Amino acid sequence: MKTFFRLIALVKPYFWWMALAALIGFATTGSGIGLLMTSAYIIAKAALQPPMVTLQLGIAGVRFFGLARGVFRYIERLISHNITFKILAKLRLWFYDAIEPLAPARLMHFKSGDLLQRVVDDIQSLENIYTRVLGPPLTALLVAALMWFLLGVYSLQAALLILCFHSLAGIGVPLLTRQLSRGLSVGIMNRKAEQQVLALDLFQGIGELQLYGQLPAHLAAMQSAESGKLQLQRKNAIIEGLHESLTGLLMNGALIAILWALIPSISTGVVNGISLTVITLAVMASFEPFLPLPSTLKHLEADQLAGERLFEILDAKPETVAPLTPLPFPAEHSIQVEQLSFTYPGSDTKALDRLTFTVLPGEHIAIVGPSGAGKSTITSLFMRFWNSSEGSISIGGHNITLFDPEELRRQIALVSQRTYLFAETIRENLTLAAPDATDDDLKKALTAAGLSHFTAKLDEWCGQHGMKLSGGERQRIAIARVLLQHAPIMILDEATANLDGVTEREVTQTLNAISSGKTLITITHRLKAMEQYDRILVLEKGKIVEQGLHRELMDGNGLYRRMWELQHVAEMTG
Ligand SMILES: Nc1ncnc2c1ncn2[C@@H]1O[C@H](COP(=O)(O)OP(=O)(O)OP(=O)(O)O)[C@@H](O)[C@H]1O
Repeated sequence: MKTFFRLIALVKPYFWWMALAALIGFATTGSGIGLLMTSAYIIAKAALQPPMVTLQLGIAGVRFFGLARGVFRYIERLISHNITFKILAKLRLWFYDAIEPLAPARLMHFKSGDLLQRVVDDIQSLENIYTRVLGPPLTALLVAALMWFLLGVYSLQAALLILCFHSLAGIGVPLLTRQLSRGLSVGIMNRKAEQQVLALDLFQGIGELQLYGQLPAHLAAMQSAESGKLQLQRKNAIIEGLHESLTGLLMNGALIAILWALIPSISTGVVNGISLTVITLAVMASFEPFLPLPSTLKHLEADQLAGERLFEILDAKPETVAPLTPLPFPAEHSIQVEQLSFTYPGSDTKALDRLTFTVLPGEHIAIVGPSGAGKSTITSLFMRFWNSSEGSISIGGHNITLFDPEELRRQIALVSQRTYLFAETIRENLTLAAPDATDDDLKKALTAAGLSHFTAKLDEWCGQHGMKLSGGERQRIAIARVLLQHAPIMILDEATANLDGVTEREVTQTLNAISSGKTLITITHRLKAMEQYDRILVLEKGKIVEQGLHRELMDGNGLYRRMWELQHVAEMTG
């Protein structure tokens, strides 16, 4: 129930619009009932062959209710769709706002297909919270109250009978169908989530699946998820048919009961034949708003689940929050890392263990070490994707937690091993780093990054994940982004690791050119052109085990020299 009230709180700003839509929904159904009643009145009265003039009121009624029903239905749809789109927009923005600070630390537990389902299907299901969950019961209640009142004028017994039948149709049938379909909506939703995850894995990993002969097994898993979903949907359709039949049965039962209660009143003159005909059709029409009620409970169940899944994201505490009054980023940007330790949640070994080092403005340092030594963890802490458990990183003498994380990320340009390119144009992939950049700026950055042949292709599509570009070109786009960012500090985290020897050399040259005058931290496990660095820190199992210039480290007999010899012997023999 808590989730339901939180969802209601979300749509609270539209309360008056929803009340208006419910009222107009009631007017629509009321007009339908009025139309049937006045039609019945004309037919019954005409059978007695009265003078034409006595039918005029009925004819005017038919015209009025006939027109009113259409007009009210249109206005009601207009308002409820307007509410729905407003809710949808609000939910999407709210979800994106909530998800942004969670990346990447809090999102790594979610599969991307699952996140996709939350943003598409769950939100889509919540957009109907008014039209399918809140609106129908309100309309049904108003119509039922009108009928109780109408019948009460003739007979208390008839009013009580219709109250019983309405209660059965409005409460009994929905509860019964809910009981029968318990878990179905949740099951269908889970199957859909499973399908999304499998589909996304198929699109992204089709190469690997083919390579290892796992494509048939993956397709079979997708097929099984689909047939599982279909089975549940079939069951759902049968239950839906059942509730419609039950409501129809109750409507006919109500009709017989009301006739049974009112026919004796004809002899006493309380009800005449014409009124009885009118009442009969009104009773039938009054069941129309009860038809969607069983689905209301099902939608409520689905919305509760969708709400829980979305609140799970919303309630997750972001790893990094901006301070209330962030410090401006200092002009002097020497870096001081002091006793920095970090352990990933759920891990019992320290990824970083009491690191201490400084980087002066304009200095170029390299952090090297074997795989798993903790090199990339340093990048994550610098970018504040994670927060350190102990120790600190300071820039210009201020702990980086005092800066706005967004500003910090603007001031530290990062080129990592894998550059993500959006399935957009070259221009859009570049302006990500500088939304206000002119075409001239983009062309200059592309030329400096060694992509002068791309300057005429700003509007060219990069393909899914930048598939239309080579690995080297993708890294050069990342370099162009860094150039556009104009950040004083650069971190290159295995920026050339995925490139072939020739491209690696070319990209490294470009990187050297653009990093001149900037503070540079290069993270790598490949010891190439190490003479250029002012200092090299050697990391092993989260600790700095050696540091110095290339030649000093080569003079020693430590890990650095062993790594260097291993790599260069391997290269010579390879
Ligand atoms: N998200 C994570 N959750 C738990 N442990 C992690 C996570 N990311 C990294 N680790 C662990 O932390 C340690 C340091 O990882 P890190 O990625 O910083 O090493 P690295 O030196 O950059 O390695 P490589 O050169 O292979 O990229 C490793 O033992 C790794 O398994």
